[in-house]
Amino acid sequence: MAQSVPLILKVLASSIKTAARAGKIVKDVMDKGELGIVHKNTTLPTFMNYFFRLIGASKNDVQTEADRSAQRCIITSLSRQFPNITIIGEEGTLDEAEIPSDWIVTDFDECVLKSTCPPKFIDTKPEDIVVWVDPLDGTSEYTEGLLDHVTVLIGIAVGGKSVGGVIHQPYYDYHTNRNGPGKTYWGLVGLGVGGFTPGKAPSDKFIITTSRSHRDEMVNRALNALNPDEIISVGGAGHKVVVLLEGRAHAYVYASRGCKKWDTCAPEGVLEAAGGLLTDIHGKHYDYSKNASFPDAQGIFATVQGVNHKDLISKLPEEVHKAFPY
Ligand SMILES: Nc1ncnc2c1ncn2[C@@H]1O[C@H](COP(=O)(O)O)[C@@H](O)[C@H]1OP(=O)(O)O
Ligand SMILES: [Mg+2]
Repeated sequence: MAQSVPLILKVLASSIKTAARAGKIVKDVMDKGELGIVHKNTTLPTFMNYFFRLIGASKNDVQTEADRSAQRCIITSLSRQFPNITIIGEEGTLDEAEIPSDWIVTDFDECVLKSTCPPKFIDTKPEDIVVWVDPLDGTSEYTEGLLDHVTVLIGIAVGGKSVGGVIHQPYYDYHTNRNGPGKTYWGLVGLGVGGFTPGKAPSDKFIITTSRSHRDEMVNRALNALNPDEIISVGGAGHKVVVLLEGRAHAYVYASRGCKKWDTCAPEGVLEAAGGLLTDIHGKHYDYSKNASFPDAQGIFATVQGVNHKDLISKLPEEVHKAFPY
């Protein structure tokens, strides 16, 4: 690879290949049938579970062997290629000492490497970059067999702002092609998107996508106020942004606290590279710098290109805004 390729393009090009490898690991674990499910917070004392519920985290936050193995693949691959960038994974610190050699990805997406780097990223340094990894978004859907809701997410933040990333859907189209390669949606703000052709949402009706499994009173109040013609309830933050990218909905609205930075960094970057917006429910971008807190504590509000994000947010009732203070 030419030495002159800007770092941001190398990180994106490597992330595209790595996400696909991680997606294959996710499928291999399922095919083997030994999911190794653990409940992440059940070992905590009762008061800690109460605290987690208050901040919106579920006491039944599950992790499988697929989450662990996919994260080991991604973090080891990216940290060997880019030892000086910061990488934060949902599953915390895992043993990377003895991972199979074929989990270590060393190749790059050639199309991205050959692209013209957006001028503002030409001099991006390793210390400016934070990569947020969700090795398996939609874990509960994965355990329930709703496989197309599952995505592998690698988000790239520069200077605390999500600017791009990769959403890989390992089970894309699996009903017709179970052993297919899946689908990879990537993007970089200023460069554009790749791996898919953005769809255009219908002009004759207004469609919102939202959570399938984490619906509460505030989520419902927000949805009622926006009065959509149709609601698409699916699992996973990555999957919901895929629904937007494919033109199947106009907005993703989630007035709740459960998502974390690794759930939204890649979806935000890819959606914004496609001309959309992903913010909190007040319209503010999240901070993805290395010391940022993990929870998306002010919910999620995302819109596709052509929808007036600010106008739509202004339709949320005051009580919904007040429920998510900074
Ligand atoms: N209350 C919650 N507890 C744990 N994870 C949550 C919660 N709400 C959302 N998430 C995470 O955000 C993603 C999107 O949520 P939803 O499907 O409800 O819209 C989920 O797939 C899950 O990510 P993960 O599967 O990686 O743990
Ligand atoms: Mg997730």
